[in-house]
Amino acid sequence: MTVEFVFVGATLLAVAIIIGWFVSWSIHIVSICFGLHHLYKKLEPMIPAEELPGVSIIKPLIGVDTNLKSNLETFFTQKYPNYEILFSVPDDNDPAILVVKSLIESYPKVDAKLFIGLRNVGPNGKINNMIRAYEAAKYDNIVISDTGIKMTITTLSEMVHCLKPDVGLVIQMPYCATRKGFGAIYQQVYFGTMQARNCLSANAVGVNCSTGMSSLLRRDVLETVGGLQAFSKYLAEDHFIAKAIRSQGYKVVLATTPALQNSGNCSITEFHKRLVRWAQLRISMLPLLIFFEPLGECFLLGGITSWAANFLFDISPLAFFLSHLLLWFLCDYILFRIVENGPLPFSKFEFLVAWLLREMLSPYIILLGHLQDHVVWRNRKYKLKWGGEIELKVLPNLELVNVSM
Ligand SMILES: CCCCCCCC/C=C\CCCCCCCC(=O)N[C@@H](CO)[C@H](O)/C=C/CCCCCCCCCCCCC
Ligand SMILES: O=c1ccn([C@@H]2O[C@H](COP(=O)(O)OP(=O)(O)O[C@H]3OC[C@@H](O)[C@H](O)[C@H]3O)[C@@H](O)[C@H]2O)c(=O)[nH]1
Repeated sequence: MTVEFVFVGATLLAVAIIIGWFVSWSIHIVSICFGLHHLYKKLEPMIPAEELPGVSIIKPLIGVDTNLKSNLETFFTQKYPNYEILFSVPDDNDPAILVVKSLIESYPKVDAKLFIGLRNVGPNGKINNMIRAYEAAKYDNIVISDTGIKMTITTLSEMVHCLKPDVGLVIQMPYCATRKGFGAIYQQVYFGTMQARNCLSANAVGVNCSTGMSSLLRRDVLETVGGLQAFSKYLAEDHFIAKAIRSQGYKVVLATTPALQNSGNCSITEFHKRLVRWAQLRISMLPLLIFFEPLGECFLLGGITSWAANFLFDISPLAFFLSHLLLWFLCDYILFRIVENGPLPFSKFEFLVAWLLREMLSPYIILLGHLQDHVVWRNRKYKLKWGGEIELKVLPNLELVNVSM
């Protein structure tokens, strides 16, 4: 009786694993098809210049890196008739001030302003940094663009092109500009494979997978859900803004070009800290992912499905696992080429090493996300609660001086 019970249980488990395995492959296929169809597609008809709406670009900055100046410069050279750039820094000691001031001097014809000092509207440091610029924005279309983002001259017009009347938020899928060093390759492979797969497939089927690195939103829609400051109680304000905009009946769509992260800091250690922070956010906001996210990882899924295929169909586990690995690698390689819109910008060997490293380390990153009881983001430390709300644990000294209500 007990043996029969164990056998039925194991059979059901194996069947569930095989179904999960097919779901994972459908995510690969959907992301490749959607990526091919959507990314870099020619936008027609182009909106005539005189009809393009005004846009306020908010750039929340903290500190400098070696690429900051050249990245920010790309915002001054947009092929777009009607926009302003609103930079903000948390305090008057921030080294980014010098960089911004020198660019404003070099481009006197571009409408650009700098806001120094936070306004404390809640725990989220990014929102506190942006809020004054947001309130001063003169246009109703707002781009929020993180410090390390670089634009091509047409990025702004491409994003605006996607802002149809039924769209409340346009997000650029996170990707990277090509930079030197293995750390840069590792990041580029992460964003061009695992992140792109989930982001593209989620957007293809209407699942909220929004990141706030580079996004364009309608201020009137955001105001109906409380404005920017309403999201300061969350750390993942990007996810909750997208959710609120969708709840108003507006679409959230992907821009046709990805966001080019081009920070001068390509350290793998720093990148891992960021991935752990993101994993913590996902765990707290979407607890179902505690179970599903590891199952979407190549090695773990390959391992358990090899057992299931052996149990159900007597297939050699080693042959199954190696075939699974090879197919997964090929799908990721194809997807990477689609996201990159061209050949690999580094050697195939480097791609393979970076891919293997990422795949092998991802369970460890997820585990770290489970083990840490607080979140560190820039110079702030937070306690993250179930549901995604945060409590500030450590406020940097500088802010105590500069906080104004
Ligand atoms: C049985 C196998 C099922 C496999 C399911 C795979 C589930 C994959 C789960 C998670 C991976 C998401 C990785 C996306 C990276 C998000 C980066 C991030 O954390 N960003 C935060 C900071 O900017 C942001 O606040 C968080 C956003 C939440 C993202 C939620 C993602 C859900 C994606 C689900 C994709 C499934 C698509 C299904 C399509 C058929
Ligand atoms: O305390 C802070 C933290 C961050 N920021 C700004 O916020 C932007 C994003 O910061 P980082 O580059 O450190 O972080 P990430 O790339 O991880 O951010 C991403 O994930 C977390 C989300 O909440 C962000 O919206 C998203 O952009 C930068 O422009 C940074 O200058 C602040 O202004 N204050």
